[in-house]
Formats: sequence, C-alpha cells, structure tokens
Amino acid sequence: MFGIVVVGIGIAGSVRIRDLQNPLQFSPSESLKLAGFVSRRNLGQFNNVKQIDLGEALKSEEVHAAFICTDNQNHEESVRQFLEAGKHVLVEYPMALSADKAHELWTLSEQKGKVLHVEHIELLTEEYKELKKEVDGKQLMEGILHFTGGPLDEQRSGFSAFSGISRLTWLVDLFGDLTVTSATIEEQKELNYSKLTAHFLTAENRPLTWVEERAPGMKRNKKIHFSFTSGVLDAMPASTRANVGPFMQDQNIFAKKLLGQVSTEDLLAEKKRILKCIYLAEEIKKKCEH
Ligand SMILES: NC(=O)C1=CN([C@@H]2O[C@H](COP(=O)(O)OP(=O)(O)OC[C@H]3O[C@@H](n4cnc5c(N)ncnc54)[C@H](OP(=O)(O)O)[C@@H]3O)[C@@H](O)[C@H]2O)C=CC1
Ligand SMILES: C=CC1=C(C)/C(=C/c2[nH]c(/C=C3N=C(/C=C4\NC(=O)C(C)=C4C=C)C(C)=C\3CCC(=O)O)c(CCC(=O)O)c2C)NC1=O
Repeated sequence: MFGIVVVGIGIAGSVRIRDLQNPLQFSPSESLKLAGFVSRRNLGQFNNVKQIDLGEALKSEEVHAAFICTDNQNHEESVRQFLEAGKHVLVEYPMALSADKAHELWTLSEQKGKVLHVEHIELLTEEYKELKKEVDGKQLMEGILHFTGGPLDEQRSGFSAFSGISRLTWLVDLFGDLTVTSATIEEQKELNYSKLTAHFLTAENRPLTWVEERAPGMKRNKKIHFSFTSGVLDAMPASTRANVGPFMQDQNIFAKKLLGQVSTEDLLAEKKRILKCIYLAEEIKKKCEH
C-alpha cells in the first residue's frame, strides 16, 4: 500500500480526496491509501480526513506520495519539497511555470528514483478520445482551436500559455511536433479580459492557431476548425459520458506507475510530450513579451 497526502484543497484537491476514498474495485488505485491532507489554510478536517502539517507529511514514513493540487504558481515548490523528501509525486498540470524548472524537477525525480506524474485529464475525457479518433490518419491543411473561459488570476495561475497548457497538449497530441511562429496577447485589465493568439507550424509546415480567450461571464468552451485534405471538421464530435471520470482514470495511471506496470517507452514518450508543451508555452510567453 502507498500512503498518499493530498496537498491543496480546491476543486481538484477535493475531487482527489473523493476518488482516493472510493477506489474502483480491482483497479490499481486499490493500492493507494489516503493518509491525510495538507493545506495552507487551517481546515482541521475535510470529508473525515485529517489535516497534517506540511513538515509532518514530508517526514512521515506513512506518506509515500503526494498529490499536488495547489494553484499553478505553487507547483514547482511543492513538487520539489516532496521529491527531495523521497516521495513520489502526482502534480496537476502545468507541472511548472518555466521549461528550466520543469527539466530540473524531472532530473530530481530521476536522481531520487521516484515517480513524477503530471496529470493531463484533458487527454482522458470522452470528448477528446472521440476527437482523436476523428483526426487519426487525416492530413491537416490548417486548423484553429479557440478556447473561452472565465478569467484567471495570473499571479496564481501563471501566464495564459501555461494555465492553458491543456489546449497546447491537445494540439501536440493530435498533430505532433509544433513550432511557434508568432504569438500575441491582447489585454484589457479593467475588464479582466485577455486573448492569447499563438501561431504554429506542424512538422509538415501546416499552420495551426490557438486562441485562449478569457473574460468574466465567458463560458468554458472549445471551438475547433480543422481543414484536412479529406474535408473539414468544425465541431467537436459527439461523445457519451464516461463510466470512469478523468481524475479517477489519471489516478489509476499513477498507481500503475507506482506498481511498475507502465513501460519505460511509454514513460519516456509522456515525459517528452510534457516537456515539449512546457517549452512551447514558454516560447509563446517570450514572443508575447516582445
Ligand atoms: N478544476 C479542474 O477541473 C482542474 C484543475 N487542474 C489543476 O489543478 C490545480 C488546482 O486547480 P483548482 O482546484 O481548480 O483551483 P482552486 O482555485 O479551486 O484551488 C487552488 C488552491 O487554492 C486554495 N483554495 C481553495 N479554496 C480556497 C478558498 N476558499 N480560500 C482560499 N484558498 C482556497 C487551495 O489551497 P490550500 O488548501 O493550500 O489553501 C487550493 O489548492 C491547478 O493547477 C489546475 O490547473 C487541472 C485539471 C482540472
Ligand atoms: C464549473 C466550474 C469549473 C471550474 C471553476 C473549472 C476550473 C478548471 N477546469 C480545468 C480543466 C478541466 N476541467 C475539467 C472538468 C471539470 N472541472 C470541474 O470543475 C468540473 C465540475 C468538471 C466536470 C464537468 C476537465 C475535463 C478539464 C481538462 C481541460 C479540458 O478538457 O477542458 C482547469 C485547469 C485549467 C484549464 O485547462 O483550463 C480549471 C482551473 N472547471 C469547471 O467546470
């Protein structure tokens, strides 16, 4: 059994606690045992789970792994602390807010011989699985992914290209290696409005555009317009509700890694994709700052 602490009790942290308390029968998650949670606030307990002090969690022999569910700006520090303490880590995306820091953390996990797993539930949703099936085998001519959502606090969530890394991950997972050709950000601070536009080329020199637009009252939504040699895809394909939610699927993947049930090849491909996307996010940020 692996003892787990959940760090940061927001939306993601509470879902993690719920899922750890209700592992699927006969799934790898049955080897995880919730030992407590850590919060920067004094909550005492949550869902009958006890709060533990950060120092105690880092020292405790009953804690083998941490789920880092805090706001993005805190990820790097928390991941580092738990890896240095010799614990395995699951961190909600984005793993860090710079490519250098992400590399450093990965090297640290390898030096320590601990699993570093970055959650990417955007790849585990039914809507994405249907989209991936639809796109597979088609030749892209050009494409746009336009996301809208409510405003985020940049101090806590980081620059839009990082907080929106799940859109970038979709594009890389669908179309392979990308190069950023240009990026701009339009902001109206008094209205809490921001619009990031990034242009890419695929390895076959096909143009792709990502728009990440946020403002008060904007609904979370993704619009796509992909032109293929064989026709246009301009709406997300229909999908049904999954039997197992994406966070639970992710938890199973993490448990499999702890149990040594994921191949070295798969681990390497995942690491490459994650670091590539963080690198692209940084490239976009640099281009916007110019
Ligand atoms: N929400 C989602 O569906 C998904 C989220 N993620 C990632 O998960 C991470 C956390 O996101 P999310 O849970 O949505 O963010 P929240 O804003 O809900 O929580 C972030 C942190 O803020 C603190 N917090 C929560 N509620 C309060 C409050 N009322 N007052 C003061 N502090 C509070 C908590 O830390 P503490 O307990 O230490 O105070 C918590 O860990 C992010 O990295 C995000 O990218 C990834 C995929 C999906
Ligand atoms: C209702 C308010 C609501 C909030 C505040 C919210 C926050 C939120 N959802 C996210 C992703 C995500 N959130 C979900 C799913 C959910 N997340 C949920 O809080 C709920 C209730 C679902 C389930 C329907 C998924 C699947 C992702 C991955 C990215 C995506 O595919 O959009 C992220 C990570 C950053 C990002 O990729 O945009 C945040 C901060 N999501 C919401 O739906």
